[in-house]
Amino acid sequence: MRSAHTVEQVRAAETALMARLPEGALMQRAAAGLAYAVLDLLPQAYGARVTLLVGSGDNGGDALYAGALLARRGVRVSAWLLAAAPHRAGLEALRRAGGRVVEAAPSQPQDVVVDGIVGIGGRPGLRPEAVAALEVLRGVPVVAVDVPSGVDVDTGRIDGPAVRADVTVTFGTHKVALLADPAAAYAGAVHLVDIGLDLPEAAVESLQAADVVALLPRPDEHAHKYTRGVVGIRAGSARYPGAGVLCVSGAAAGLCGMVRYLAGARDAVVAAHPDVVTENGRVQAWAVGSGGGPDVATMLAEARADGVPLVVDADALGLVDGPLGVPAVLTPHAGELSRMTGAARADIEGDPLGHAREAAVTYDAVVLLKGRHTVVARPDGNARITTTGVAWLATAGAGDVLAGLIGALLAAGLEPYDAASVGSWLHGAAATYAARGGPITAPDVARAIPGVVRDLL
Ligand SMILES: NC(=O)C1=CN([C@@H]2O[C@H](COP(=O)(O)OP(=O)(O)OC[C@H]3O[C@@H](n4cnc5c(N)ncnc54)[C@H](OP(=O)(O)O)[C@@H]3O)[C@@H](O)[C@H]2O)[C@@H](O)CC1
Ligand SMILES: [K+]
Repeated sequence: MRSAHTVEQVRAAETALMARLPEGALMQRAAAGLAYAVLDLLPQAYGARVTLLVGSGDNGGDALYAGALLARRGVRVSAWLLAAAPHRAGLEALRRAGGRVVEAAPSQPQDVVVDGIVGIGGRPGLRPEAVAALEVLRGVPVVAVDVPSGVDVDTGRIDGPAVRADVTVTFGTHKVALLADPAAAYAGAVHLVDIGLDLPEAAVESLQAADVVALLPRPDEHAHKYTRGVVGIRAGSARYPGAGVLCVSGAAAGLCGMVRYLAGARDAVVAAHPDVVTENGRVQAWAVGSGGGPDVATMLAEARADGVPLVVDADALGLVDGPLGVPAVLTPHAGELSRMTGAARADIEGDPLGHAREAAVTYDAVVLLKGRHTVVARPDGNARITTTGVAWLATAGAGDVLAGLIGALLAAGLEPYDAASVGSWLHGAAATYAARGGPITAPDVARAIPGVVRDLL
């Protein structure tokens, strides 16, 4: 699991650890990890040129100490001080190691810029002198210290200018802004340096392959199709058969025992999936999705009446105006959530984590808000952020596949929070697997799911 802690949690853990360690030890650990990450980007240390952008706090201190380590390896390090009183001991260490202080951009081309402007103590946005310095150094690879300066660390919002990093070297734990968009898109590749913090459980996390393996339902030797779970699909219609076929393709990827299809695209569904049953009968979960046309209200009402867990997607989301009274996963994209809650789409895109959490409370359901980094939020405030996937996944019908897949995981017995986050992870991984760097369609994503599961297991 990749965990993201709040600034307050990091501060508390830092205080506790610092009380047991010699002064400056934590910063030395951080600086060493940072220096190694910078060295990784340099073809060779000797003669390379690195500029440090240094603010007034300990974030700048990390940059200065890392700069001292780099200077000892032969790197020509320039510290561009953006605050009147930078970290004193760090500055002294840099000077002793042969680094120099500059008041403008160095005239020679630089190999790396280290963003030590602000870290977890910063307010969102950048001051004009930082903006100007970044402008002069535009095009040089940026390594951000702890977080890209300017982002809102605890929410992932961007409320002004912010650093766009190629690599972020973060200390002790991930920060929320390193997982949650839009800020996460400013972080580049994130490298975590363990500095020994003892942290509480995190409210925001990101599943990794091993977590998905641990959560995946799999048949035991006595399994039969009913014990593995039956998922019912209500999506598609005579007019929109494709939505039904795609939703079933996600449900029939092998993660539950059987798929029942009860909507208006029966012939198309059976032609594409001869394994699907079209008689009414018991199911352990429903997915009510897109393409239902005028029948969507009946489809949702009938599924709800069964009292089993429910995935609500696409058109059916427009009918949700409060808690559904059954365990549910709602799967809107920003436009659909905007229509549900009345919040502006741009506001949702600017703070997907906050809006998903709020909607989870409003609807007393797990809310899966689709995006580059999909957010899965629970009413208690916990959230999982999906980091698998590729931009090619933004294709028609991909959401139908996801709704069916989550339905199958619910039918197999996963809790809604796990079903949604595991489904989202698999969906993203299947897209990456199918795409191999090129374009994909929704059926490609569904077809790739069993292969992803096989490789995981
Ligand atoms: N926690 C840990 O475990 C460890 C933490 N470590 C490191 O410490 C970092 C946190 O250091 P920190 O607390 O000194 O705060 P930090 O972010 O450097 O700067 C805050 C100062 O900047 C200013 N300022 C504010 N907003 C601004 C803006 N938008 N633009 C410009 N300036 C702005 C404001 O001062 P002002 O100028 O307003 O007087 C404020 O006082 C952390 O991220 C990590 O790198 C590691 O060394 C080891 C372990
Ligand atoms: K920074």
